[in-house]
Amino acid sequence: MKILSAQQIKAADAYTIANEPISSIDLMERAASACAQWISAHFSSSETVHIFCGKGNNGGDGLAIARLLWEQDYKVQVYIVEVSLHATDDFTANLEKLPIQPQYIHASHEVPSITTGIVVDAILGTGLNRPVEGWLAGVFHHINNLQQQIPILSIDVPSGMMIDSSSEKSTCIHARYTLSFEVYKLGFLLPENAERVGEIVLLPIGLHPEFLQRESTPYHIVDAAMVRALYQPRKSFAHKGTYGHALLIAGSYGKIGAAVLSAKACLRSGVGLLTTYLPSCGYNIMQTSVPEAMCITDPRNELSMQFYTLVQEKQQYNTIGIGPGLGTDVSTAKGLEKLLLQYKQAMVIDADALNIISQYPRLLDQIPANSILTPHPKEFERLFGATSNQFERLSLLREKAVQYKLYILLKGKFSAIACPDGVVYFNSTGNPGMATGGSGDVLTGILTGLLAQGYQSKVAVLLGAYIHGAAGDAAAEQLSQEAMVAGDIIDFLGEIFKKLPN
Ligand SMILES: NC(=O)C1=CN([C@@H]2O[C@H](COP(=O)(O)OP(=O)(O)OC[C@H]3O[C@@H](n4cnc5c(N)ncnc54)[C@H](O)[C@@H]3O)[C@@H](O)[C@H]2O)[C@@H](O)CC1
Ligand SMILES: Nc1ncnc2c1ncn2[C@@H]1O[C@H](COP(=O)(O)OP(=O)(O)O)[C@@H](O)[C@H]1O
Ligand SMILES: [K+]
Repeated sequence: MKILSAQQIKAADAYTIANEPISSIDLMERAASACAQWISAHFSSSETVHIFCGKGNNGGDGLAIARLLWEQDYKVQVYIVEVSLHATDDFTANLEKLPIQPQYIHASHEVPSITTGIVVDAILGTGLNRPVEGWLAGVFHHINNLQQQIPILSIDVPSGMMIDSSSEKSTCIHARYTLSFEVYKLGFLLPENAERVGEIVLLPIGLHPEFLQRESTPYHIVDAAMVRALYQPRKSFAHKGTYGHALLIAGSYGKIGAAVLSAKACLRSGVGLLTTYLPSCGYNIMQTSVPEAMCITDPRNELSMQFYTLVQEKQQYNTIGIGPGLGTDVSTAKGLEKLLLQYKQAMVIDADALNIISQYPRLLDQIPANSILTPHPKEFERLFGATSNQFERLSLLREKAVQYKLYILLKGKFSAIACPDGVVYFNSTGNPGMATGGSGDVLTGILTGLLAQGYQSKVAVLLGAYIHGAAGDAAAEQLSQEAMVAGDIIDFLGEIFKKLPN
């Protein structure tokens, strides 16, 4: 699914109006009725609905929602917040059709104290062009300070939030739900807006499919339809050689669990053969807990230069996954450097392997093209430096993926996957139950397994991120977010693979 900028959404609007064709006021009516329907499906008509409207088209939506709910016997109060002198035509047309008398608000103290019902925020939408400050900021504070039991529903965008750039400094409505039209907005996907957006509900409003299809954007959402198209079912005459041989280099004394989790996830992702390369202390643990994996050990407790010779001698590996629980010992760093000089196929690099690369940045140039890096935000910062906000971090992510010809998956909710062509995909699966030690090791295993069995890097990273999150969602559904652990993600992979064939 494409993510459009404010400018593109405006163009989509205009294209729909011209080519469906539909009048602008009827398109607004369609958007408002989608919102009114959602509200009536979720809140009883005994609730009073307090609707705050600006004077742009977001406010116009609010007025139309007010009328539609009033017609369904909701008690409705409308407050027109005088954000500007100018009102749009569609706002004015809907004001004329409003069956009740609105109250006008010119100052923060004029906001009524609301003790029951629900609040609808239709003050500012995608037309926000500067930070909200002054008395309007006071109005927003007042609304945000309403008692917790009063849900705030923002229409299209929480008022005060920019969708294409950072608005950390703008005062913003904190919504419990954002009822947004047709497409995700970039700002919804970045952690800086998490407290503002609340739960996102996307409502289709019939924007012209031709426009959506032909418009290009660097930002996309990875959804179920996309991964179903990427998934390749196994061939009936396949043998274990068909699905590749992966080498997983992981673990150090006290962190063999990371290697075990990665190995299990790699095997449960369909790899043909897996060899793990571990420090000697990991041998018994791996052979006992993952008998399907072959095991080569380094004589030391840290992985050393030996993994250089290993790879040099045994080029049969289709890919290498390196990093989980690895440690950053100097001998390991030397080994990694030699590995990068020798091994030229796309690989998966995670955790301490990334930390080593941050310590020796010259190694960045040695990473094979199309490799997949999976930093969490701290590892990303160590690798590429700090940025002043998350939109800038996203630009840096794209820049580095292009510069080094890598797939870089920046982990978190809506993990951002930047590709060597500068396109960014945001993963839509996963939940806070996955914020638990080892979840990232599982991801590395999945990606290594997919890459080894022949998926191209781009497909492996999109498919892998999606099924990792989806298996986490299935685990949380069954066990709760609190009680699930990283190993449970592996246990639910099968359930997700079963749903992939078209
Ligand atoms: N295709 C779509 O997505 C559709 C969008 N519609 C609605 O139209 C909205 C966009 O409407 P508009 O472009 O009129 O924009 P807004 O409704 O966001 O209002 C913009 C107005 O607010 C003023 N303003 C901007 N920043 C301000 C600030 N910080 N303080 C005070 N005033 C400020 C501007 O000068 C302008 O007058 C969308 O968010 C959506 O709700 C729907 O009506 C129909 C279809
Ligand atoms: N709140 C969340 N929503 C969605 N996914 C999450 C959330 N928290 C963590 N995850 C996912 O879990 C994984 C955690 O990885 P990481 O931080 O490397 O953990 P570890 O180092 O413990 O293995 C990432 O893939 C991340 O996207
Ligand atoms: K709004």
